Amino acid sequence: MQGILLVNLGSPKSPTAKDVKPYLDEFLMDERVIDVPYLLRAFLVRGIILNTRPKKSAEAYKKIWWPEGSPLIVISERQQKKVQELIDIPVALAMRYGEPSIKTGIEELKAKGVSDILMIPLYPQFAMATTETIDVLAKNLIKKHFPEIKLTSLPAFYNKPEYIEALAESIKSHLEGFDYDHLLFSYHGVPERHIKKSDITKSHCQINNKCCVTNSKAHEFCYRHQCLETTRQVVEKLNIPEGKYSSSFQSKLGPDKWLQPPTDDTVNEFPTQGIKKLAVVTPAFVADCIETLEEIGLEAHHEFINHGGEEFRTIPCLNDDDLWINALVTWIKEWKNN
Ligand SMILES: C=CC1=C(C)c2cc3[nH]c(cc4nc(cc5[nH]c(cc1n2)c(C)c5CCC(=O)O)C(CCC(=O)O)=C4C)c(C)c3C=C
Ligand SMILES: [Fe+2]
Ligand SMILES: [Fe+2]
Repeated sequence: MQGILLVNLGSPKSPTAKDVKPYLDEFLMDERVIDVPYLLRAFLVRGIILNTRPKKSAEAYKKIWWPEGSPLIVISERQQKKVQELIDIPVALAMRYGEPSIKTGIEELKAKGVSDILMIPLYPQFAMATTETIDVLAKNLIKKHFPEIKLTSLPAFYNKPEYIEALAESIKSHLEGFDYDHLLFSYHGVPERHIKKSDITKSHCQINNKCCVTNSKAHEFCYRHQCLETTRQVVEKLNIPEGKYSSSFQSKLGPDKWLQPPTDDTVNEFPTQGIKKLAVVTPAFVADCIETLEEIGLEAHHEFINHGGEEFRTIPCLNDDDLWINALVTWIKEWKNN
């Protein structure tokens, strides 16, 4: 029997430093997230970051936590439930870090008689720190514990018409009645080194204005290209003119050079450029989470107003929007019928 495994990132069990610490340890000790040799990674994560970050992150999580739990988990559960209502094969949910784990998700499907799984990493754009780490872990688990199960992973869907349509429609409806000066597409950042490491040609990616818009097979795994392409296709669909939108990258951690420009500086500089009414959309996330609700919805909003901005509107993630759920169902049916 066929079955579906939806996979997102995961959240701490509660918004307390005690629960944030093991979550961050598992997350940041992943060699595809902090991609340095093990001993250096252990020193950076366990010797430095985990001394202060859990308390700071817990405070941020507390501000956005829902009575039912972490927004990321609660929304992912709603997505799983809605997809399940529209599909006649089992649909399970898993998280790359924390619970429910990918192993638990596969076990759940196996217990229902599934031997052929379509795994959907819930990230529109490919990145080593997201899609790839899910693919690698799931493949290893299958090899070790479930050799009888066939696993297929859905590639990044940053340019699939159904995703672009759902995103464009959501932006349109949330901008209704808002006479905005600028629409910012804020994507989660990654160190520039990750982009170079994922370049399968080892010669294409220069991280400049040319490489990401010049045709190349490197784009299949280029996070920067895929982000810029999502923006391009959405603004084309919505007829948003050049100059009225831009893309930026948020959430920098550590001293490395991350993708440019950073969302925080970009937002803070807007008012001096005459941009007083700002809308922000976060297309690297399909479920609202700490990065969208706190970093953009609270922090960036506050800073924009402090720097002279007048109105700030955060566009929610696709969450359990019907068009987005239908997009997932369309891709599942395509796989099912092949
Ligand atoms: C080196 C650090 C990090 C990289 C690289 C990174 C890439 C990356 N992350 C997401 C999606 C999410 N990240 C989230 C939280 C989060 N991310 C990092 C660090 C890196 N992410 C940290 C330390 C945290 C925890 C929060 C904090 O302390 O600031 C989340 C939200 C989780 C939640 O519980 O709400 C998501 C989702 C992407 C898409 C990405 C690369 C493309
Ligand atoms: Fe992250
Ligand atoms: Fe590129």
